[in-house]
Amino acid sequence: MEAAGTSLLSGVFALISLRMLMPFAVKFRLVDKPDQRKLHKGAVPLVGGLSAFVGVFLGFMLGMPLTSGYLIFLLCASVLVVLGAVDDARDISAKFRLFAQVVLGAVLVYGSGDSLESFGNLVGLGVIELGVFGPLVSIAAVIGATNAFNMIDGIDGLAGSLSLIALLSLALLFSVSDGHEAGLALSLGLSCALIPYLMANLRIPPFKRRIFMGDAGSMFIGFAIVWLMIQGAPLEGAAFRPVTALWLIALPLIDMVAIMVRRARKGQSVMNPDREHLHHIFMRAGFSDRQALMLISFVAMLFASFGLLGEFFQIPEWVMFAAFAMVFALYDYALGRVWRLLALFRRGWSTKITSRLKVQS
Ligand SMILES: CC(=O)N[C@H]1[C@@H](OP(=O)(O)OP(=O)(O)OC/C=C(\C)CC/C=C(/C)CC/C=C(/C)CC/C=C(\C)CC/C=C(/C)CC/C=C(/C)CC/C=C(/C)CC/C=C(/C)CC/C=C(\C)CC/C=C(\C)CCC=C(C)C)O[C@H](CO)[C@@H](O)[C@@H]1O
Ligand SMILES: O=c1ccn([C@@H]2O[C@H](COP(=O)(O)O)[C@@H](O)[C@H]2O)c(=O)[nH]1
Repeated sequence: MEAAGTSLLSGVFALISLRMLMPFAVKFRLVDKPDQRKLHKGAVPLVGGLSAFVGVFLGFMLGMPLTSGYLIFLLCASVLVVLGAVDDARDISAKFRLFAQVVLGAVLVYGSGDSLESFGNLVGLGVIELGVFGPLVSIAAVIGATNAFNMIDGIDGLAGSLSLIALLSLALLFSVSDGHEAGLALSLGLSCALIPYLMANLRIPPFKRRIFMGDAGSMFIGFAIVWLMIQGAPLEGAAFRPVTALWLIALPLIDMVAIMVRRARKGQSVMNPDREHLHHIFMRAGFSDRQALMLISFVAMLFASFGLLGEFFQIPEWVMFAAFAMVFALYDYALGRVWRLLALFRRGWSTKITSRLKVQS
Protein backbone atom coordinates (compact mmCIF):
# COMPACT_ATOMS: atom_id res chain seq x y z
CA MET A 1 0.00 0.00 0.00
CA GLU A 2 2.83 2.38 0.89
CA ALA A 3 4.46 1.55 -2.45
CA ALA A 4 1.26 2.23 -4.40
CA GLY A 5 0.72 5.58 -2.65
CA THR A 6 4.36 6.62 -3.11
CA SER A 7 4.22 5.74 -6.80
CA LEU A 8 1.06 7.73 -7.35
CA LEU A 9 2.58 10.72 -5.55
CA SER A 10 5.76 10.40 -7.65
CA GLY A 11 3.75 10.44 -10.89
CA VAL A 12 1.67 13.46 -9.83
CA PHE A 13 4.70 15.44 -8.61
CA ALA A 14 6.59 14.60 -11.82
CA LEU A 15 3.70 15.95 -13.92
CA ILE A 16 3.44 19.14 -11.86
CA SER A 17 7.21 19.73 -11.89
CA LEU A 18 7.34 19.16 -15.66
CA ARG A 19 4.79 21.94 -16.14
CA MET A 20 6.64 24.19 -13.69
CA LEU A 21 10.13 23.58 -15.12
CA MET A 22 9.24 24.23 -18.78
CA PRO A 23 9.28 28.06 -18.57
CA PHE A 24 12.72 27.99 -16.87
CA ALA A 25 14.39 25.72 -19.45
CA VAL A 26 15.48 28.52 -21.79
CA LYS A 27 16.39 30.89 -18.94
CA PHE A 28 18.80 28.32 -17.45
CA ARG A 29 20.08 27.20 -20.90
CA LEU A 30 18.58 23.77 -20.29
CA VAL A 31 17.91 23.25 -23.98
CA ASP A 32 19.53 20.89 -26.48
CA LYS A 33 20.56 22.58 -29.72
CA PRO A 34 21.35 20.57 -32.86
CA ASP A 35 24.95 20.17 -34.04
CA GLN A 36 26.97 17.77 -36.25
CA ARG A 37 26.23 14.78 -33.98
CA LYS A 38 22.80 15.88 -32.73
CA LEU A 39 20.50 15.82 -35.69
CA HIS A 40 17.18 16.91 -34.14
CA LYS A 41 15.44 20.14 -35.14
CA GLY A 42 15.21 23.26 -32.94
CA ALA A 43 16.11 23.85 -29.30
CA VAL A 44 14.53 21.11 -27.15
CA PRO A 45 14.01 21.64 -23.37
CA LEU A 46 16.05 19.18 -21.27
CA VAL A 47 13.67 18.93 -18.32
CA GLY A 48 12.28 15.37 -18.58
CA GLY A 49 14.80 13.75 -16.24
CA LEU A 50 14.63 16.61 -13.76
CA SER A 51 10.86 16.24 -13.49
CA ALA A 52 11.18 12.47 -12.93
CA PHE A 53 13.77 13.05 -10.22
CA VAL A 54 11.65 15.71 -8.44
CA GLY A 55 8.66 13.35 -8.61
CA VAL A 56 10.55 10.42 -7.07
CA PHE A 57 12.26 12.58 -4.46
CA LEU A 58 9.03 14.20 -3.20
CA GLY A 59 7.06 10.97 -3.51
CA PHE A 60 9.60 9.15 -1.36
CA MET A 61 9.95 11.94 1.19
CA LEU A 62 6.18 12.06 1.75
CA GLY A 63 5.19 8.45 1.13
CA MET A 64 7.87 6.18 2.62
CA PRO A 65 9.54 5.76 6.01
CA LEU A 66 13.13 6.47 4.93
CA THR A 67 15.92 4.10 5.91
CA SER A 68 19.49 5.44 6.08
CA GLY A 69 20.35 3.52 2.88
CA TYR A 70 17.57 5.16 0.85
CA LEU A 71 18.41 8.57 2.36
CA ILE A 72 22.00 8.22 1.13
CA PHE A 73 20.72 7.05 -2.25
CA LEU A 74 18.50 10.15 -2.57
CA LEU A 75 21.35 12.42 -1.47
CA CYS A 76 23.82 10.96 -4.01
CA ALA A 77 21.14 10.99 -6.71
CA SER A 78 20.48 14.71 -5.99
CA VAL A 79 24.16 15.53 -6.48
CA LEU A 80 24.28 13.45 -9.68
CA VAL A 81 21.16 15.19 -11.05
CA VAL A 82 22.57 18.66 -10.28
CA LEU A 83 25.84 17.64 -11.97
CA GLY A 84 23.90 16.32 -14.98
CA ALA A 85 21.85 19.52 -15.20
CA VAL A 86 25.01 21.67 -15.12
CA ASP A 87 26.42 19.44 -17.86
CA ASP A 88 23.20 19.81 -19.87
CA ALA A 89 23.44 23.60 -19.57
CA ARG A 90 27.19 24.12 -19.94
CA ASP A 91 28.94 20.87 -20.90
CA ILE A 92 31.27 19.47 -18.25
CA SER A 93 34.27 17.37 -19.38
CA ALA A 94 33.61 13.62 -19.60
CA LYS A 95 36.65 12.92 -17.39
CA PHE A 96 35.30 15.12 -14.61
CA ARG A 97 31.89 13.46 -14.87
CA LEU A 98 33.47 10.02 -14.66
CA PHE A 99 35.43 11.12 -11.59
CA ALA A 100 32.23 12.44 -9.98
CA GLN A 101 30.48 9.13 -10.71
CA VAL A 102 33.29 7.21 -8.99
CA VAL A 103 33.01 9.46 -5.91
CA LEU A 104 29.21 9.23 -5.81
CA GLY A 105 29.35 5.46 -6.32
CA ALA A 106 31.79 5.19 -3.41
CA VAL A 107 29.66 7.40 -1.14
CA LEU A 108 26.57 5.35 -2.03
CA VAL A 109 28.22 1.98 -1.45
CA TYR A 110 30.33 2.76 1.64
CA GLY A 111 27.77 5.22 3.09
CA SER A 112 24.84 2.82 2.86
CA GLY A 113 26.90 -0.27 3.68
CA ASP A 114 25.03 -2.02 0.83
CA SER A 115 26.99 -3.60 -1.99
CA LEU A 116 26.90 -6.52 -4.36
CA GLU A 117 27.82 -9.55 -2.24
CA SER A 118 28.07 -12.23 -4.91
CA PHE A 119 27.82 -12.92 -8.65
CA GLY A 120 25.75 -16.03 -7.87
CA ASN A 121 26.53 -19.49 -9.25
CA LEU A 122 27.59 -18.03 -12.61
CA VAL A 123 29.73 -20.89 -13.93
CA GLY A 124 28.07 -23.82 -12.18
CA LEU A 125 30.89 -24.39 -9.69
CA GLY A 126 29.22 -22.75 -6.71
CA VAL A 127 28.33 -19.23 -5.60
CA ILE A 128 31.04 -16.68 -6.43
CA GLU A 129 31.20 -14.53 -3.28
CA LEU A 130 32.82 -11.13 -3.73
CA GLY A 131 33.96 -10.58 -0.13
CA VAL A 132 36.16 -7.49 0.17
CA PHE A 133 35.83 -6.83 -3.57
CA GLY A 134 32.05 -6.37 -3.26
CA PRO A 135 32.15 -2.57 -2.79
CA LEU A 136 34.63 -2.08 -5.67
CA VAL A 137 32.60 -4.24 -8.06
CA SER A 138 29.48 -2.33 -6.98
CA ILE A 139 31.13 1.02 -7.76
CA ALA A 140 32.05 -0.33 -11.23
CA ALA A 141 28.43 -1.46 -11.69
CA VAL A 142 27.16 2.01 -10.65
CA ILE A 143 29.43 3.66 -13.23
CA GLY A 144 28.50 1.07 -15.85
CA ALA A 145 24.73 1.41 -15.46
CA THR A 146 24.83 5.22 -15.12
CA ASN A 147 26.68 5.56 -18.44
CA ALA A 148 24.79 2.77 -20.20
CA PHE A 149 21.47 4.61 -19.82
CA ASN A 150 23.11 7.90 -20.82
CA MET A 151 24.48 6.36 -24.02
CA ILE A 152 21.18 4.80 -25.08
CA ASP A 153 19.39 8.18 -24.87
CA GLY A 154 19.80 9.05 -28.54
CA ILE A 155 16.35 8.80 -30.15
CA ASP A 156 12.88 9.75 -28.95
CA GLY A 157 11.37 7.35 -26.48
CA LEU A 158 14.30 4.92 -26.28
CA ALA A 159 15.84 5.68 -22.88
CA GLY A 160 12.32 6.07 -21.43
CA SER A 161 11.06 2.76 -22.85
CA LEU A 162 14.13 0.70 -21.92
CA SER A 163 14.03 2.21 -18.41
CA LEU A 164 10.35 1.31 -18.04
CA ILE A 165 11.03 -2.27 -19.17
CA ALA A 166 13.79 -2.67 -16.55
CA LEU A 167 11.89 -0.84 -13.79
CA LEU A 168 8.58 -2.68 -14.26
CA SER A 169 10.42 -6.02 -14.34
CA LEU A 170 12.16 -5.08 -11.09
CA ALA A 171 8.82 -3.99 -9.60
CA LEU A 172 7.36 -7.41 -10.48
CA LEU A 173 10.28 -9.23 -8.84
CA PHE A 174 10.07 -7.04 -5.70
CA SER A 175 6.29 -7.43 -5.47
CA VAL A 176 6.49 -11.22 -5.20
CA SER A 177 9.25 -11.22 -2.54
CA ASP A 178 9.06 -10.39 1.15
CA GLY A 179 10.88 -7.42 2.67
CA HIS A 180 11.38 -5.36 -0.50
CA GLU A 181 8.72 -2.66 0.00
CA ALA A 182 11.17 0.22 -0.57
CA GLY A 183 12.54 -1.39 -3.75
CA LEU A 184 8.98 -1.84 -5.00
CA ALA A 185 8.16 1.80 -4.18
CA LEU A 186 11.25 3.13 -5.99
CA SER A 187 10.86 0.97 -9.10
CA LEU A 188 7.12 1.68 -9.40
CA GLY A 189 7.53 5.34 -8.37
CA LEU A 190 10.22 6.00 -10.99
CA SER A 191 8.10 4.21 -13.61
CA CYS A 192 5.15 6.50 -12.82
CA ALA A 193 7.41 9.57 -12.74
CA LEU A 194 8.71 8.73 -16.23
CA ILE A 195 5.26 8.61 -17.84
CA PRO A 196 4.71 12.40 -18.24
CA TYR A 197 8.25 12.74 -19.67
CA LEU A 198 7.80 9.84 -22.09
CA MET A 199 4.46 11.20 -23.33
CA ALA A 200 5.97 14.65 -23.94
CA ASN A 201 9.12 13.14 -25.49
CA LEU A 202 6.93 11.24 -27.98
CA ARG A 203 4.44 14.14 -28.26
CA ILE A 204 1.51 11.99 -27.19
CA PRO A 205 -1.57 14.25 -26.61
CA PRO A 206 -2.17 16.37 -24.59
CA PHE A 207 1.61 17.04 -24.74
CA LYS A 208 2.51 19.14 -27.78
CA ARG A 209 6.02 20.38 -26.98
CA ARG A 210 8.79 17.78 -27.34
CA ILE A 211 11.22 17.49 -24.42
CA PHE A 212 14.38 15.45 -23.79
CA MET A 213 15.48 13.66 -20.65
CA GLY A 214 18.92 15.28 -20.54
CA ASP A 215 22.07 13.79 -19.04
CA ALA A 216 20.63 14.65 -15.61
CA GLY A 217 17.75 12.26 -16.23
CA SER A 218 19.51 9.41 -18.00
CA MET A 219 22.29 9.26 -15.39
CA PHE A 220 19.72 9.36 -12.56
CA ILE A 221 17.81 6.45 -14.08
CA GLY A 222 20.94 4.28 -14.47
CA PHE A 223 21.98 5.16 -10.91
CA ALA A 224 18.55 4.26 -9.51
CA ILE A 225 18.35 1.00 -11.46
CA VAL A 226 21.74 -0.27 -10.28
CA TRP A 227 20.88 0.71 -6.69
CA LEU A 228 17.68 -1.33 -6.99
CA MET A 229 19.68 -4.25 -8.38
CA ILE A 230 22.12 -4.12 -5.48
CA GLN A 231 19.16 -4.00 -3.07
CA GLY A 232 17.45 -6.92 -4.79
CA ALA A 233 20.34 -9.37 -5.00
CA PRO A 234 21.97 -9.79 -1.56
CA LEU A 235 23.13 -13.22 -0.36
CA GLU A 236 20.29 -13.41 2.21
CA GLY A 237 16.67 -12.57 1.36
CA ALA A 238 17.23 -11.84 -2.35
CA ALA A 239 14.34 -10.86 -4.62
CA PHE A 240 16.27 -12.22 -7.62
CA ARG A 241 19.62 -13.70 -8.60
CA PRO A 242 22.41 -11.39 -9.88
CA VAL A 243 22.35 -12.88 -13.38
CA THR A 244 18.66 -11.95 -13.74
CA ALA A 245 19.65 -8.28 -13.31
CA LEU A 246 21.88 -8.55 -16.37
CA TRP A 247 18.94 -9.60 -18.58
CA LEU A 248 16.75 -6.72 -17.38
CA ILE A 249 19.23 -4.14 -18.70
CA ALA A 250 20.81 -6.35 -21.36
CA LEU A 251 20.55 -3.98 -24.32
CA PRO A 252 21.96 -0.78 -22.73
CA LEU A 253 24.66 -2.82 -20.96
CA ILE A 254 25.72 -4.82 -24.00
CA ASP A 255 25.59 -1.76 -26.28
CA MET A 256 27.87 0.16 -23.89
CA VAL A 257 30.41 -2.63 -23.40
CA ALA A 258 30.44 -3.51 -27.12
CA ILE A 259 30.96 0.11 -28.18
CA MET A 260 33.78 0.49 -25.64
CA VAL A 261 35.44 -2.65 -27.04
CA ARG A 262 35.00 -1.38 -30.63
CA ARG A 263 36.47 2.03 -29.77
CA ALA A 264 39.41 0.44 -27.95
CA ARG A 265 40.06 -1.89 -30.92
CA LYS A 266 40.20 1.15 -33.21
CA GLY A 267 42.66 2.81 -30.84
CA GLN A 268 40.14 5.54 -29.89
CA SER A 269 39.26 6.76 -26.42
CA VAL A 270 36.33 4.77 -25.00
CA MET A 271 34.83 8.11 -23.98
CA ASN A 272 34.75 9.41 -27.56
CA PRO A 273 31.10 10.18 -28.45
CA ASP A 274 29.98 8.94 -31.87
CA ARG A 275 26.91 7.82 -33.84
CA GLU A 276 27.69 4.08 -33.75
CA HIS A 277 25.25 2.99 -31.01
CA LEU A 278 22.55 0.43 -31.78
CA HIS A 279 19.85 3.08 -32.41
CA HIS A 280 22.13 5.00 -34.82
CA ILE A 281 22.83 1.80 -36.74
CA PHE A 282 19.11 1.05 -37.11
CA MET A 283 18.53 4.53 -38.47
CA ARG A 284 21.46 4.38 -40.88
CA ALA A 285 20.10 1.04 -42.06
CA GLY A 286 17.00 2.94 -43.21
CA PHE A 287 14.56 2.57 -40.31
CA SER A 288 12.69 5.65 -39.07
CA ASP A 289 13.30 6.66 -35.45
CA ARG A 290 9.87 5.27 -34.47
CA GLN A 291 10.60 1.93 -36.18
CA ALA A 292 13.99 1.75 -34.46
CA LEU A 293 12.29 2.52 -31.13
CA MET A 294 9.71 -0.24 -31.64
CA LEU A 295 12.25 -2.86 -32.74
CA ILE A 296 14.82 -2.15 -30.02
CA SER A 297 12.13 -1.99 -27.31
CA PHE A 298 10.70 -5.30 -28.55
CA VAL A 299 14.10 -6.97 -28.29
CA ALA A 300 14.64 -5.44 -24.83
CA MET A 301 11.25 -6.83 -23.78
CA LEU A 302 12.21 -10.30 -25.05
CA PHE A 303 15.47 -10.16 -23.06
CA ALA A 304 13.73 -8.97 -19.89
CA SER A 305 11.04 -11.66 -20.27
CA PHE A 306 13.76 -14.29 -20.67
CA GLY A 307 15.39 -13.00 -17.47
CA LEU A 308 12.06 -13.12 -15.61
CA LEU A 309 11.28 -16.63 -16.87
CA GLY A 310 14.76 -17.75 -15.83
CA GLU A 311 14.07 -16.38 -12.35
CA PHE A 312 10.55 -17.78 -11.97
CA PHE A 313 11.45 -21.22 -13.32
CA GLN A 314 14.84 -21.21 -11.58
CA ILE A 315 16.79 -21.98 -14.76
CA PRO A 316 20.36 -22.59 -13.55
CA GLU A 317 22.37 -19.37 -13.29
CA TRP A 318 25.19 -20.74 -15.45
CA VAL A 319 22.73 -21.42 -18.27
CA MET A 320 21.37 -17.86 -18.02
CA PHE A 321 24.91 -16.45 -17.96
CA ALA A 322 26.13 -18.59 -20.87
CA ALA A 323 23.12 -17.40 -22.89
CA PHE A 324 23.96 -13.78 -21.97
CA ALA A 325 27.60 -14.24 -23.03
CA MET A 326 26.39 -15.73 -26.34
CA VAL A 327 24.09 -12.78 -26.99
CA PHE A 328 26.99 -10.42 -26.27
CA ALA A 329 29.34 -12.32 -28.60
CA LEU A 330 26.71 -12.36 -31.37
CA TYR A 331 26.00 -8.66 -30.91
CA ASP A 332 29.68 -7.76 -30.99
CA TYR A 333 30.27 -9.91 -34.07
CA ALA A 334 27.24 -8.58 -35.97
CA LEU A 335 27.83 -4.92 -35.13
CA GLY A 336 31.50 -5.14 -36.01
CA ARG A 337 30.44 -6.23 -39.50
CA VAL A 338 27.14 -4.43 -39.77
CA TRP A 339 28.08 -2.14 -42.70
CA ARG A 340 29.54 -5.00 -44.72
CA LEU A 341 26.42 -7.12 -43.98
CA LEU A 342 24.08 -4.26 -44.94
CA ALA A 343 26.01 -3.56 -48.14
CA LEU A 344 25.77 -7.26 -48.97
CA PHE A 345 21.98 -7.26 -48.38
CA ARG A 346 21.56 -4.07 -50.39
CA ARG A 347 23.58 -5.54 -53.27
CA GLY A 348 21.47 -8.70 -53.01
CA TRP A 349 18.24 -6.68 -53.09
CA SER A 350 19.34 -4.50 -56.01
CA THR A 351 20.50 -7.58 -58.00
CA LYS A 352 17.12 -9.24 -57.35
CA ILE A 353 15.22 -6.09 -58.38
CA THR A 354 17.37 -5.64 -61.52
CA SER A 355 16.89 -9.26 -62.57
CA ARG A 356 13.14 -9.00 -61.90
CA LEU A 357 12.97 -5.86 -64.07
CA LYS A 358 14.94 -7.66 -66.81
CA VAL A 359 12.49 -10.59 -66.69
CA GLN A 360 9.51 -8.20 -66.87
CA SER A 361 10.95 -6.27 -69.82
C1 LIG B 1 30.93 8.49 -24.65
C2 LIG B 1 29.70 8.11 -25.32
O1 LIG B 1 29.55 6.95 -25.70
N1 LIG B 1 28.77 9.04 -25.47
C3 LIG B 1 27.50 8.77 -26.03
C4 LIG B 1 26.43 9.56 -25.30
O2 LIG B 1 26.71 10.92 -25.45
P1 LIG B 1 26.49 11.96 -24.27
O3 LIG B 1 26.68 13.31 -24.87
O4 LIG B 1 25.18 11.66 -23.62
O5 LIG B 1 27.61 11.60 -23.28
P2 LIG B 1 29.14 12.04 -23.34
O6 LIG B 1 29.67 11.81 -24.67
O7 LIG B 1 29.23 13.39 -22.81
O8 LIG B 1 29.85 10.94 -22.43
C5 LIG B 1 29.52 10.56 -21.19
C6 LIG B 1 30.62 9.78 -20.74
C7 LIG B 1 31.20 9.82 -19.52
C8 LIG B 1 30.67 10.54 -18.36
C9 LIG B 1 32.47 9.13 -19.32
C10 LIG B 1 32.34 7.65 -19.01
C11 LIG B 1 32.20 6.78 -20.21
C12 LIG B 1 32.61 5.55 -20.29
C13 LIG B 1 32.56 4.88 -21.61
C14 LIG B 1 33.22 4.82 -19.12
C15 LIG B 1 32.43 3.65 -18.59
C16 LIG B 1 33.32 3.05 -17.53
C17 LIG B 1 33.14 1.93 -16.90
C18 LIG B 1 33.99 1.60 -15.76
C19 LIG B 1 32.04 1.04 -17.31
C20 LIG B 1 32.43 -0.40 -17.33
C21 LIG B 1 31.66 -1.07 -16.36
C22 LIG B 1 30.99 -2.22 -16.53
C23 LIG B 1 30.91 -2.98 -17.80
C24 LIG B 1 30.27 -2.75 -15.39
C25 LIG B 1 30.93 -3.98 -14.82
C26 LIG B 1 30.39 -4.33 -13.50
C27 LIG B 1 29.47 -5.25 -13.25
C28 LIG B 1 29.30 -5.77 -11.90
C29 LIG B 1 28.63 -5.78 -14.33
C30 LIG B 1 27.16 -5.70 -14.06
C31 LIG B 1 26.66 -4.44 -14.35
C32 LIG B 1 25.58 -3.85 -14.02
C33 LIG B 1 25.51 -2.44 -14.46
C34 LIG B 1 24.39 -4.42 -13.32
C35 LIG B 1 23.91 -5.00 -12.57
C36 LIG B 1 23.98 -5.32 -11.08
C37 LIG B 1 23.86 -6.54 -10.60
C38 LIG B 1 23.30 -6.78 -9.24
C39 LIG B 1 24.17 -7.71 -11.41
C40 LIG B 1 25.55 -8.18 -11.31
C41 LIG B 1 25.56 -9.52 -11.94
C42 LIG B 1 26.51 -10.12 -12.48
C43 LIG B 1 26.28 -11.54 -12.76
C44 LIG B 1 27.77 -9.43 -12.80
C45 LIG B 1 28.76 -10.20 -13.61
C46 LIG B 1 28.66 -9.89 -15.02
C47 LIG B 1 29.58 -9.30 -15.75
C48 LIG B 1 30.90 -8.90 -15.26
C49 LIG B 1 29.20 -9.08 -17.15
C50 LIG B 1 29.16 -7.64 -17.63
C51 LIG B 1 29.83 -7.68 -18.88
C52 LIG B 1 29.31 -7.53 -20.10
C53 LIG B 1 27.99 -6.98 -20.42
C54 LIG B 1 30.19 -7.88 -21.21
C55 LIG B 1 29.91 -9.16 -21.89
C56 LIG B 1 29.76 -10.33 -21.06
C57 LIG B 1 30.27 -11.54 -21.22
C58 LIG B 1 31.19 -11.93 -22.32
C59 LIG B 1 29.89 -12.55 -20.26
O9 LIG B 1 25.08 9.29 -25.95
C60 LIG B 1 24.97 9.69 -27.34
C61 LIG B 1 23.57 9.35 -27.77
O10 LIG B 1 23.34 8.03 -27.89
C62 LIG B 1 26.04 8.99 -28.19
O11 LIG B 1 26.01 9.54 -29.50
C63 LIG B 1 27.44 9.15 -27.60
O12 LIG B 1 28.34 8.29 -28.28
O1 LIG C 1 14.70 11.61 -26.66
C1 LIG C 1 15.71 11.92 -27.32
C2 LIG C 1 16.99 11.96 -26.78
C3 LIG C 1 18.06 12.29 -27.56
N1 LIG C 1 17.89 12.56 -28.88
C4 LIG C 1 19.03 12.93 -29.74
O2 LIG C 1 20.24 12.35 -29.27
C5 LIG C 1 21.15 13.35 -28.89
C6 LIG C 1 21.91 12.82 -27.71
O3 LIG C 1 22.33 13.82 -26.97
P1 LIG C 1 23.50 13.68 -25.87
O4 LIG C 1 23.63 15.06 -25.36
O5 LIG C 1 24.68 13.19 -26.62
O6 LIG C 1 22.99 12.75 -24.84
C7 LIG C 1 20.28 14.59 -28.62
O7 LIG C 1 20.96 15.79 -28.74
C8 LIG C 1 19.25 14.43 -29.72
O8 LIG C 1 19.77 14.86 -30.95
C9 LIG C 1 16.64 12.52 -29.45
O9 LIG C 1 16.46 12.79 -30.65
N2 LIG C 1 15.58 12.19 -28.65
